[in-house]
Amino acid sequence: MPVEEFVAGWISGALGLVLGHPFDTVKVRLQTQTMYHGIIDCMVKIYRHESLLGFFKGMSFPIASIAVVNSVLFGVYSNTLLMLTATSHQDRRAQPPSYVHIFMAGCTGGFLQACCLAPFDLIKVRLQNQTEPRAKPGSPPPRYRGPVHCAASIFREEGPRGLFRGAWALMLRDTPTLGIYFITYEGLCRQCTPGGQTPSSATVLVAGGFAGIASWATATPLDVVKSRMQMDGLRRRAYQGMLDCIVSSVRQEGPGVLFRGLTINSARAFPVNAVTFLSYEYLLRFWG
Ligand SMILES: CN(C)C(=N)NCCC[C@H](N)C(=O)O
Repeated sequence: MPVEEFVAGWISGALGLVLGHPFDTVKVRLQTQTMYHGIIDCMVKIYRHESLLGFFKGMSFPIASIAVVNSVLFGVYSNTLLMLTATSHQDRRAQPPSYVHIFMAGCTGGFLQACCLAPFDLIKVRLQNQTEPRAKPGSPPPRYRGPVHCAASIFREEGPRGLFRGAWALMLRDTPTLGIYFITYEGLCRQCTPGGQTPSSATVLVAGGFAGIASWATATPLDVVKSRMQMDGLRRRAYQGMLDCIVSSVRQEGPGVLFRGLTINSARAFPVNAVTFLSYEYLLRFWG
């Protein structure tokens, strides 16, 4: 099993993550809190109350876990394609796999990455939602003092299953949308590259960026449900399950609630995934 894809997936994911985390914080707040009136209002309030550091809340765990999560995504995707088509990453330009195979490999990678991502994503979302400024002497401390304290508190207060709150919504979000992610990337690379040749850097950037937008646009409704399920249980249980979360959110806030965060998510997805795919391709060419 080629391991380069796993390592390339890890490094490229970490680069994308640092670039996109501030946008991700704004998206999570818009999806789960009602105190913000749009993207700009949310950014201004975070900056005023929590300083620039507020945008980077909850980033340490994703940085630590991206090694597992993104290397599972890209490694499983590439190795599933290898099993389905018997072509390695280097041979795939000359013998392009079918879109059905790309979709199946993307869904497999998406499903397995979601299994690894679930507890890390939960902790990220809980920390991103803490609106307290940095602890000052005399001010009440935030509920969670950091990622490890957050994990330990969830384990103690909500039980081991609490660490997997929202995991079903996450798996349903990531399985088909990662199929869409890789199909969009491969499709655009093929459209813009003469047969058999390697795509240029500009093509990889644009195809990666649009792959991010296409996958996140389709993922947004389940992303909203996932974030709300993850915040549920913090004080009291508001939802009985995923369906109940969808029905009560739509009843209380209208159908538009399922698209909350779409604009900021798409704006975040382009640069993050352009950088992710460019560094992934370069690393594989460098090692190949
Ligand atoms: C729609 N979904 C779940 C994805 N496209 N996932 C792939 C993640 C890529 C990158 N780390 C990001 O956060 O955009």
